[in-house]
Amino acid sequence: MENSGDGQQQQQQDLAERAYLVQVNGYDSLATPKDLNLPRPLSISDFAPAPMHGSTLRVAYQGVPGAYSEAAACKAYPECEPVPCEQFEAAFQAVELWLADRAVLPVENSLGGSIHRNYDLLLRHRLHIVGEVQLPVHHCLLAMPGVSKADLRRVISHPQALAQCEHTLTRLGLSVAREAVDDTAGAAQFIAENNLRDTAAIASNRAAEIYGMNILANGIQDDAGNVTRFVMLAREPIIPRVDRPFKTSIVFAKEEATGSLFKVLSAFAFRDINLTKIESRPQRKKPLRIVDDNNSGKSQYFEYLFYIDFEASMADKRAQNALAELQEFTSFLRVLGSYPMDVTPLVGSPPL
Ligand SMILES: O=C(O)C(=O)Cc1ccccc1
Repeated sequence: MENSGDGQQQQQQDLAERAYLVQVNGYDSLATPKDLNLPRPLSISDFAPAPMHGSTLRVAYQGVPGAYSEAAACKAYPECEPVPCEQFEAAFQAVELWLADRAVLPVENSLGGSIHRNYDLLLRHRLHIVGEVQLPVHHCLLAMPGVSKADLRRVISHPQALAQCEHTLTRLGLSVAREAVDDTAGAAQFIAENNLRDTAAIASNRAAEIYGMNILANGIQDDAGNVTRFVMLAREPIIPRVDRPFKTSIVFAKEEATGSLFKVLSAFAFRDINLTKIESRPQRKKPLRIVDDNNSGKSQYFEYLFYIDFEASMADKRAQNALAELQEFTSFLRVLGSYPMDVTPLVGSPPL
């Protein structure tokens, strides 16, 4: 990103705050969302007692309509009612308070790797991963009708979208300020509501449709195979099965003893269980508040946390034995979920 210096940082913060205010205050003076009858994003302050709702599955996501997380929710549950939320925290709480049935959370990207903040959220809450979705992400550069690339002084989007398009933007001659906001579609909405004619958003072509914007450039991600992996969260785990490919996600802190990580990995290797992800995260300086089964939290210090995804169901004896063995070499171990793998082919998926 090209932002540097206090002035630009302040500008960026102002922008983020304005975008937030526009959302919090509703759409009183702004025609677009009201006309389109879009749902207002939930915020934490909305959480009064949960109303009853019908049988449609309600899926909470962070962002506004047109966000990639909304597309992920609809890929996982085509008949669902997506529920926009201002923050991830609000999406988690929506499920915990029965306002929604599922939350959708982006956890890793083919270019940038794991989204650690979102993994932290998984530990701070007691929701279970019940599914995953891999979504090819096709970014567009959106501006108000009549605005050309030469008019642009600024490009705004979710930090991941900005990072994923950095080289292409430069190649398009757009060496203008980049500014981060909470979600891609929120960036488009902000520009449309304020009729900003010097600012473009990186967002989906669905966001262009919803907010009445023009697509100045299509497919601007640096990596043509740009894929984001989302997980679906629920209050209760699903019953693991062995009649279809399952994945299990765990997080653990290893014992201090020499060789304990090797022993952890061998527990999987000896049982021929394939790992699809292993990642360590230094945690030394920051205590982590972990919520247990009774939803009571306590702060704990760990040197490192390790995240592993492996290709087996918790109904599979091999996985059960591997985890039983792991307990000997770990000071903390949590199964985040055991869920069906997304095996849909990525090639040929329609662009978002
Ligand atoms: O901002 C969005 O639309 C999201 O859903 C988060 C995101 C941002 C960039 C790539 C994938 C997901």
